[in-house]
Amino acid sequence: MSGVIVENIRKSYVSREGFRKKRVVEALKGVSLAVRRGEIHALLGPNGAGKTTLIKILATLLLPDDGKAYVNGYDVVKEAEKVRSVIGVVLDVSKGFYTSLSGYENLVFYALLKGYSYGEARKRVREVLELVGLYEMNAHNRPYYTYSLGMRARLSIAKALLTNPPVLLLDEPTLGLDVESAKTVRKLVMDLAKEGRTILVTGHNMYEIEQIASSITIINKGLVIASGAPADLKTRLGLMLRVSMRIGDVNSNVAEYVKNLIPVEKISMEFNADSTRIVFYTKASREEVIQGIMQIHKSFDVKIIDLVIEEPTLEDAYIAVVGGEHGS
Ligand SMILES: Nc1ncnc2c1ncn2[C@@H]1O[C@H](COP(=O)(O)OP(=O)(O)OP(=O)(O)O)[C@@H](O)[C@H]1O
Repeated sequence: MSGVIVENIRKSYVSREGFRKKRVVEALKGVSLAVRRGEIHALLGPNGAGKTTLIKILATLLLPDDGKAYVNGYDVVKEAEKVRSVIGVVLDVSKGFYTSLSGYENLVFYALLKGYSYGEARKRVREVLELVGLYEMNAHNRPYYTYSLGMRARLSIAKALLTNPPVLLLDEPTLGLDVESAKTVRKLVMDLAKEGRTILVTGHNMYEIEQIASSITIINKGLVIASGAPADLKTRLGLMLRVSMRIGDVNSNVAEYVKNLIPVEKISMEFNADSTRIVFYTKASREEVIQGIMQIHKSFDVKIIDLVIEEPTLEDAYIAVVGGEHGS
C-alpha cells in the first residue's frame, strides 16, 4: 500500500481582475503519482508548476476540484481529520514562528496547540529539537530572530515532527539555504526516511534531489511530464555521458578511431602544441566508453593524459523535458 496516492488531481484558482473580469489559472491539470511507504519521493518542477498546490491539497489546506488523493489510505477530502493526524507539513521554512520567542518556546506553544499536556509538550519538544540537531547546537534557547536560515529550516522540520507523523510533506525545505545547511537538511530528511517515514519533498534543484530521492515526478504547468527512479529517468530521457579526453599527440584521426569504437552523438577536437583535447557525447554506458578508450590506447598507441567521464545530472533531465521554460 502506498503512503501517498494522487489520482488525476485538478485544481484551478479563480481570481478577479477588475470589476467583471475573472482570471482562471489551472494550477493542476490532472496530476497522478504514488509514493511508497518509507520512500522519499521528489516532486520537481519550475516556479509555478503546481508543486505547492499539490502539497496543500495533500495537507488538506486546499480542496481539489477533481480527482482523488489518499495519505496512508485516508481520503484527503472525506477523511481530512485523519489525514491531518498522520502528516507533518513544512510549507515555508521561514514563516510561522514568533520571532522574539526561542525555538524551544515556539515549539512548546505548538505542541500545546496539538493537545499535549505541558509536561508531555516539553518532553516531545526536546526530543524533536535533538532529532534536528538544534539541541546539540545549543540553539534551542536563543530567540528565533537570531536563527540562520538553516536553523529556521531545522526548526520547521522539528515542528512538523511534533506528533511523530508517519508521512512528511516538505515544500522546498532547502530553499535559500547555503550549501552546508542544505546538505544538513538533506541528511536529516534521509535519516527521517530511514526511520520508516514516507516523505514527499518538492524542489527545483535536481542535484539535491538526485541525492536523496528514490523516485521522482517532474511536473510543469500543472502536468506530469516525466516520472521514475532518477537513473531510469536519465536513460528514458536519452541523456548522454560527456567524455573529455586529452591525448599526448596532435592527431586529427583520433576522432575517427573514437567514432569507430563508441557510438558518438557529437564530437569536437581542439589541437594544442603537443596534445589534442577530444570532447564527445554518447548514449553508451560508462563501461562501454572505458572499453572503447582502452582499445584506442592499445591499438593506436595513443597516450591518454587525462580522461573525465561525466554522468548526466537530473538538471540535464530537467532541461531536456522542460526546455528553456525552467525557473530559477
Ligand atoms: N492563491 C492563488 N491564486 C491565484 N493563482 C495562484 C494562487 N496560488 C498559486 N497560483 C498559481 O497557480 C500556479 C501554481 O502555483 P504553485 O505555487 O502551486 O506552484 P509551485 O510549483 O509551487 O511554484 P513555486 O516554486 O513558485 O512555489 C501558478 O501559476 C501560480 O501563480
